[in-house]
Amino acid sequence: MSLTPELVTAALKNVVDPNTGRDFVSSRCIRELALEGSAVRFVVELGYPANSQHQIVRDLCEKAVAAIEGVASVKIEVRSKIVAHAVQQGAKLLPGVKNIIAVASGKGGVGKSTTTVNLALALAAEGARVGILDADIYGPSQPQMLGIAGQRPESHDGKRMEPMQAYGLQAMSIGFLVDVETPMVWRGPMATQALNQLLKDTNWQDLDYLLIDMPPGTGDIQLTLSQSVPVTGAVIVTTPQDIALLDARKGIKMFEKVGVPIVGVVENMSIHICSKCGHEEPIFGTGGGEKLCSDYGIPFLGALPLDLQIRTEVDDGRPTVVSDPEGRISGIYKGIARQVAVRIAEKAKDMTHKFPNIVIQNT
Ligand SMILES: Nc1ncnc2c1ncn2[C@@H]1O[C@H](COP(=O)(O)OP(=O)(O)OP(=O)(O)O)[C@@H](O)[C@H]1O
Repeated sequence: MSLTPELVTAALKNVVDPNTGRDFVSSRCIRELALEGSAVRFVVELGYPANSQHQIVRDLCEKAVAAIEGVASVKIEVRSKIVAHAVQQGAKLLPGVKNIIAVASGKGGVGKSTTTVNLALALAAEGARVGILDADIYGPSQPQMLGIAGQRPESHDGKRMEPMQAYGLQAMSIGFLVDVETPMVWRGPMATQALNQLLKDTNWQDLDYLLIDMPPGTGDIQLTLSQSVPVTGAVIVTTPQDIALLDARKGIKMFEKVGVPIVGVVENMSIHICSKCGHEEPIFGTGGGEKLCSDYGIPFLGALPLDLQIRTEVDDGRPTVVSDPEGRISGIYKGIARQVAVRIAEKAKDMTHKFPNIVIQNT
């Protein structure tokens, strides 16, 4: 039997991407398939950033194709292409930003900012271009967490601001513009306007993902933000505590109301492991995040322990994913970030700019 592209495709149809659970053919990842005698060449194009996965994907595909009778060599290029995905109806995409991910929590202090910065760094480590907008206008913490507190953004034209840079991320926060010691006494509409300005007057440069560290709560500001900002999906952070879970439910409902899909739930401070004796203690309870997800039929993305390392590193301005990139905790953040990116990739692509203009002529 002679070697044909159909034979190669049939072999690849049996190879399942461990990150998406789908085979590479039906998920339309195989590109530029070419045969030269007994040599096979093709590209695997993933819809999510995956530097750490390229070798795994290459090995899986190579094994399947090399087993076909008559194949002498296989050359595979694995790459990622992140595209813009649809946002809630009526909202328009932001220039320079493909996908906006809102990171929210109903309750304050559950570790939303810590989770945002570590997820952003994990996505960047996988090769994506990532930004953070600190929308926590009453208590901006990203400048400190990124180790660039006290710096000021520049403007080349006196109108738009250049994003700050830290660990390969682009960042903007009200904390770069005002003295963080001064409490913000802005009322709702002013706060919303300031946030919209921060988002729209920043020269975001070619971002695959912009993570928005949302203000805690589900009041007017949060509702207006989730309506006016073109969000691809929302990640909800909660602790397993009943009160936090109750507020997380309100957050989920708020996003549902405005048509923003929930990407999933991250449970933070889920278990405490004693750094001295290794004893595990579920200080805030167990199983709450998973129960919440099963009640709403949304994905449970993973759980982070209550861990001294997470706190000290983020408070020192060197979050765990950069200070201990190969450690166990970074591994958890990276796994969650990959799931977020995979779920965003599964969403419908943004087609708004692809529709032809319809011109109605009176004859
Ligand atoms: N998993 C964790 N283990 C230990 N400490 C944590 C963990 N997650 C967050 N923290 C610490 O808890 C504190 C609050 O975290 P963070 O500022 O991220 O919460 P938040 O939900 O964004 O708060 P706010 O609602 O005020 O914006 C910080 O000092 C942070 O270092």
